[in-house]
Amino acid sequence: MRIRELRFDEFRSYERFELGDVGDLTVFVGPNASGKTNAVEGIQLLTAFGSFRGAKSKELIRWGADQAVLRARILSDTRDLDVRHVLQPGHRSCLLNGKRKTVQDMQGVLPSVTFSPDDLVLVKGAQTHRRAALDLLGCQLSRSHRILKRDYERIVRHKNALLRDGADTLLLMSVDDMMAVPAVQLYLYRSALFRNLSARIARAYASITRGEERVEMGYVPSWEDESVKQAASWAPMRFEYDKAQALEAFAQALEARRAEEAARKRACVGPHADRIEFFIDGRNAAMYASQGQQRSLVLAWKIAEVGLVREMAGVSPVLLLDDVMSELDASRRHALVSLLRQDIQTFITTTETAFFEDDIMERANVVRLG
Ligand SMILES: Nc1ncnc2c1ncn2[C@@H]1O[C@H](COP(=O)(O)OP(=O)(O)OP(=O)(O)O)[C@@H](O)[C@H]1O
Repeated sequence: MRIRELRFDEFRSYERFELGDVGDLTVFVGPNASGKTNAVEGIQLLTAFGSFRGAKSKELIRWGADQAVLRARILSDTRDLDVRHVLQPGHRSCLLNGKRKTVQDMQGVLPSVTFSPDDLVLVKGAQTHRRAALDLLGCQLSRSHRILKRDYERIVRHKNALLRDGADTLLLMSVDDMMAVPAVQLYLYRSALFRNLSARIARAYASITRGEERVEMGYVPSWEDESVKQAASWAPMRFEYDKAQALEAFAQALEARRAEEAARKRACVGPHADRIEFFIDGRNAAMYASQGQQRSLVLAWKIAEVGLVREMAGVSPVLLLDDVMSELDASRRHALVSLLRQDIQTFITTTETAFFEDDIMERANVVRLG
């Protein structure tokens, strides 16, 4: 599947942006603030149906306009799809060949993997970024993941509102009962996805560092005791729960932390509080990784995502690279460029084309912005 046409109306800095005859490799070139990142974000909103900047609809609409409309024509040997994403303040809607669809329906149509300099937060930033990145991947790969995430988040919001209002324990316990199954299922989906992804990340990392460094990872459920979670941030640990064991551990942790949740006025147990830890040569990357190691790890994560989408969805994801070439040294750039040589539709932004090897530029459509 390939994007063949793009059109944005009243999106970010674009009153209108149109691109036809889109090929396998498009390079957006322009000075700072010329709309390069906006273009990549628009394509991500038409594929992953999320924004890597975490932007709300209101921020995506051009200043002074009422709504933004993003469109893509996506072609494969057998399908001709007209995808539309309409953004209004506080609301978004989607159309596929003129028929109204939910975001959950659209997320798996044509997955994408985005890599931007901000992705360094995946290693050193708050846990929320790692969970969000894993969920965005999971949502593009599985409708169940999308629905579980949506349902689970609704219940957590409801529970947090009750905790803020000081609701009584019986009411909170009934919400906990509703929460248990989606919480455990989301955990099981996430941890299985992470197991798959982490094997690929380890291989990609070893290849980027030519086998000189080793990366290990752990997915730590929120229901573990504080002492176990501490230990899991100092050394890689593996947790294996089946559904029944996970339900029991979840219920026990809720019981044990009920007073803490009431005092903090928010839900503390559940997949929204699970942790993902990375270790380079046995040391926690969030605490000890150098800038270069962080970049290698994020690059390995992205390479792993591409491979996993190919394996699980059976399609090549669209690859969106926002201004990353200038951040990478020669060996990491080489690892990335080897992806570009594969059969994968790619959009890249850059302020200058000097970072790209000649054979890459020869087959690129260069779009000058600004
Ligand atoms: N909702 C909006 N309406 C109008 N303009 C916007 C909106 N959101 C962002 N912009 C503007 O879009 C411009 C281009 O931003 P963008 O991030 O795409 O630049 P860029 O080409 O990637 O720049 P850089 O090379 O510095 O990263 C910015 O000047 C920003 O102020």
